[in-house]
Amino acid sequence: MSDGQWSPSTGQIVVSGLTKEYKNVRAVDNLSFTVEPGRVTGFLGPNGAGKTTTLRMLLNLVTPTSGTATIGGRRYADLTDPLRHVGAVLEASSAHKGRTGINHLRVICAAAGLPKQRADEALALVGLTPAAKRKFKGYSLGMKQRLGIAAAMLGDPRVLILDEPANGLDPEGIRWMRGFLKGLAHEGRTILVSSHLLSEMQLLADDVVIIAAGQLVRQGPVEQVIGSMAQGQRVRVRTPNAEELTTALKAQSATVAVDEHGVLQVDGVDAPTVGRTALAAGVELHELTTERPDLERVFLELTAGKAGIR
Ligand SMILES: Nc1ncnc2c1ncn2[C@@H]1O[C@H](COP(=O)(O)OP(=O)(O)OP(=O)(O)O)[C@@H](O)[C@H]1O
Repeated sequence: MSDGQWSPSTGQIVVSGLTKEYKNVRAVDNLSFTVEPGRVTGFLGPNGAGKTTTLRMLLNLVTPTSGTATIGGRRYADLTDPLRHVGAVLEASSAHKGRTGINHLRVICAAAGLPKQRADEALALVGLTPAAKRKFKGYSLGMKQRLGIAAAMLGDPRVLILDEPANGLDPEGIRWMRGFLKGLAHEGRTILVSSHLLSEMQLLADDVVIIAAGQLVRQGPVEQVIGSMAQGQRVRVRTPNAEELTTALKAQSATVAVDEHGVLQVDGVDAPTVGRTALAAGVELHELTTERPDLERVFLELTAGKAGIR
């Protein structure tokens, strides 16, 4: 993993004032954030937020209108032997349909000047050894995703960049991916993953970078981002006397909404206050639970009004 080319900030990704303007849309708008080694960073944003464009600029596949993106202190275009430094999977792997999985990887090794045995090692790394000699056209979507990751790992890169890697994976595949990426981060590698699956991101990511309409909305450790929301805990209440309790809670300055199952969602007061208010009003309770905000709720609040097709 080392050839002396890396700066002390090895493996850190720095995006600074990055902007990409297309004819009709500013896909990425003065975006700045950092991604640290040894951590999994989730890159989140509504559809059309500019995630793919940002990742493509990082990998020199799209030229920025202005700003810079560096990996280990260098632009991707300035890396010699980039496959040894940065692995990327931008969309479900494509390969020659008639080629076997192992041959697909061997062809990449040959083109990149990597030893042939890296193909076997990378295939083993993603658990595809049993399917090594099967043709790509017979691979399931999950196997194709794994093969794409194997290809990205051929150069034993310090930095791994993945665009929606969980797309099309079954629950077992998603669990495997989570363990695999966490393991790579544990080895000190930098893992940047874009995803729509917020509950999965909450399990996988150490840090998140949230963007909307091309701009940074929030960045930081997952727990900190969740904890930073103005609205803290929400209390969930089931009662046969919803109207009475709602009136009593509103008198305490609580905000009360009712979900599709008739459960009250109470913000602004804690569970003991709800319990006391119910007791004082003579209201029967069937459930009283405190819900911690999760990444999905925080994401929706942070990106409200900034989502949508541009
Ligand atoms: N080559 C292009 N030419 C013109 N507009 C583009 C081009 N690529 C992206 N865009 C526009 O830039 C904006 C950001 O797109 P991008 O694909 O980066 O978003 P995204 O966050 O990856 O979205 P999604 O989650 O839907 O994949 C969108 O409005 C998109 O239509």
